[in-house]
This record gives sequence, C-alpha cells and structure tokens, in this order.
Amino acid sequence: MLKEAISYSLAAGASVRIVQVTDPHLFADPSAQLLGVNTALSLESVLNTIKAVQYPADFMLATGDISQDYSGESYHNFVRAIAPLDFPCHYLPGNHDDPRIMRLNMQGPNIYGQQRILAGSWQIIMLDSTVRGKPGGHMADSEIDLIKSAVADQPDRHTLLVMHHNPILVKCQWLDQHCMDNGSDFIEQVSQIPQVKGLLWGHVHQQLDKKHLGPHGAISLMATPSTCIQFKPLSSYFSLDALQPGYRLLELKADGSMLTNVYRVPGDKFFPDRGARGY
Ligand SMILES: Nc1ncnc2c1ncn2[C@@H]1O[C@@H]2COP(=O)(O)O[C@H]2[C@H]1O
Ligand SMILES: [Fe+2]
Repeated sequence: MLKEAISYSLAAGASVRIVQVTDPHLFADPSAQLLGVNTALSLESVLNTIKAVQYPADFMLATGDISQDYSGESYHNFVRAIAPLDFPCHYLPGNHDDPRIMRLNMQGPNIYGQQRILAGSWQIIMLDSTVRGKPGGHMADSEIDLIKSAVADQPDRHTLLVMHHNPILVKCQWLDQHCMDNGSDFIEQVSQIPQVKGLLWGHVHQQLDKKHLGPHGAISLMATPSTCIQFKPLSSYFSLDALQPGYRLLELKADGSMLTNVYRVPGDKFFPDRGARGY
C-alpha cells in the first residue's frame, strides 16, 4: 500500500529547490570528535554556510548517518541544529542509524521520515538501502516495488530517487566493499522507468557527478560530501581528504532537467587526523 505523500504546492512551472546534507555522524556529546573533527561544529558550519547564501530551498534532504553513537540525543542535536534554517526536513536512514531510535527522536515540526514528496512537476522518493547490522547496503525488492507504485501513481512527474548507499562503485576499494550490493541491477531496473531522472545518495563522503545512459536518456548519479570527515577519492586503503565539509544544492526544473552543485565550508578550519586508519 502506497503511503500518503507530502505535497508542496509551487507556482506553475517553478523549479523545486533542495538542500541536501548527509552523514553528519553526530554524538550525544556535542564536543565529541570523529577522527579529529568535531561533528557538531562541522555540521553547524555547513548550516551557517547554507544560511549565508540564502538559497530559497523548498526543503532539505538528510540522507543518513545522522548519528555516530545510536543515541536519541544525537538526533535531538540534529533537529536543534537545523531549526534556524527553517526548512522542512525529509530524512532517511544510513548504516550508522538505528531506524527505530531515529524515528522516535527525529521529531519536530516539519520533520518527516522516509516518504514520497510531491513538489512542482517532480516526485522525490526517499528509499531505505540499509541492511541491519551491516555497513554495506542492499535495495530490497519492496523498495523497488515502492518506486514502481509511486511512479504509477504520479506518471506525469519527473522522479528523483534518494538513498544512503552508492549504487555504483566509487573506486575506493576499502569503501566499495560497503556499497549497495545489488547496485548495478538496481540502476538497470530503474533506468527502464522513463520518469526517473536522477539518483542521489550520501555514504561515500566525497562528491561524484556522473551520468548513466539508459534507454530513456541520461540519468544523473550524484554523491555528496559529508558534513564532517571526507574520504579521499580513488584510494585503495582508508584515507581521509583535507577537503572541507560540504553540502549539495539542487534545482529540479519543470522540464525534467536539473542544475546541481556541491559547495564546501570556506577556509580550512576542519583538520581530520590524516593518520587515521578507520573508525
Ligand atoms: N579502515 C576501514 N576499512 C573498511 N571499512 C571501514 C574502515 N573504517 C571504517 N569503515 C567502515 O566503512 C564505512 C564507510 O562510511 P560510514 O560512515 O558508513 O562508516 C564506515 C565504517 O563502517
Ligand atoms: Fe554511511
């Protein structure tokens, strides 16, 4: 059964404007660090940067790994941190989230769990790619069924699929062992659906913008930096990057095309422990 969607009414022909933040890895303790980076402070810097550019977003997407310690308080800290932006927030779980603790604690006005979003001429589908107790992901048949029913329900809307895990390999061997294990099959299946225009995820703590050429044209494949530590691209072994925390803005146009860019916190305030070998 298809759950009721959250609807945003936009002016006719208007673009949908979205801010994506991902992988904040917050702790209950706001002074705690992940490999030398205070994750509460780095999230706050990202949010301040977003605020400063005054992007007129319709809503925010938070694509998992909100917590690093599975605490209820880490989710409260996230809800408190995003409140000043005053955007509705739609979230989905990552491998570091406990979906139940997340649901119970991601509470507040305009905070929504995994759900379909209808806005302008677009449908955005928030998917669960997590596998209980594992860092890697899998797209369950039930999620693929959800996509098919949601598209059948809104056949005239362009569709963006949002998830935590990467359905394509990023060519970091250590990280690719934790990818979506049926990613190529997933992309193959969704590229048969003409409404699907883009796939958006987190998890890999690095930017990636690619196109997949399917039978109905090009589909955008987009990965977004974490709001805390960054993984070094194309690295066989665990390695951190010196790039600053970041986020992504998207503008989904009424004709099905999109504009998108990744931005980072200015300066070089956040120094991870470069000798770290994992966490
Ligand atoms: N050195 C490592 N080798 C392999 N996996 C790791 C290592 N360090 C951390 N990980 C896992 O890889 C995951 C990638 O991003 P996550 O933030 O989901 O959480 C990370 C850990 O679960
Ligand atoms: Fe992750």
